[in-house]
Amino acid sequence: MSTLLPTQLRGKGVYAITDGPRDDLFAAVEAALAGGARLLQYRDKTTDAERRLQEATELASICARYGVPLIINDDVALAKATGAAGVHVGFQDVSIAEARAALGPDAIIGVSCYGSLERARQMRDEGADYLGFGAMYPSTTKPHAPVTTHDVLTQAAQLGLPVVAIGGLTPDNTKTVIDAGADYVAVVSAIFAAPDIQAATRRFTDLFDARPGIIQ
Ligand SMILES: Cc1ncc(COP(=O)(O)OP(=O)(O)O)c(N)n1
Ligand SMILES: Cc1ncsc1CCOP(=O)(O)O
Ligand SMILES: [Mg+2]
Repeated sequence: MSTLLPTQLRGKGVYAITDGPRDDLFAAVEAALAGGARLLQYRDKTTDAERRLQEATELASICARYGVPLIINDDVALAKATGAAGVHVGFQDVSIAEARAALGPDAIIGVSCYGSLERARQMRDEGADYLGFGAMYPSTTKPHAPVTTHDVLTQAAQLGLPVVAIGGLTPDNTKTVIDAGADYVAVVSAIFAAPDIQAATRRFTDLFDARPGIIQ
């Protein structure tokens, strides 16, 4: 992996993505971080700007305590207002150039590439910091997300940026995704809908820790 990557993205592991709104959001996130999540995304598709600002501000503080980058889904202004580490954007969201102009050179800008290596190359050339692929399996969180093949991860691993896999991941189906080339596995429901969030996250992190020869 290139040494030009942001330091925070040089490892491998679990990328936990919130499923709110929920009353116990902060406790839920704290449990995921205690379970070993390496990245945290605040994903809240509601339009309640006041609550979103309050929640993202508190999450930035929780993540800072764990040394985990907070990524905001979709909303560059919210990322800027909260001092988050970065933003995740898809094809319907702002461009990398707009996000970079707002957040600066050190921000993490992650992009969705779905199943497209062509889009991945373009996003890399535009300055993305990681490339997201999926859904890898049908997802109850995003039921209309098309499913892509594991082979895309293997090819994407040659592009020189961290590869993030998302969609329908569970502790039982994620090993093949890691073996195919994913550096990070992004998970919503199998973590945040679990009865024990910390234990559920740990089941994913163990998939990385169990790999011989991998320096975390
Ligand atoms: C890590 C990661 N990968 C993909 C997505 C999906 O982004 P997008 O396609 O913009 O869809 P929404 O999440 O905004 O519904 C993501 N959020 N995170
Ligand atoms: C945001 C997103 N993009 C593709 S699938 C997905 C949802 C992932 O959620 P889950 O881990 O519950 O399948
Ligand atoms: Mg989006």
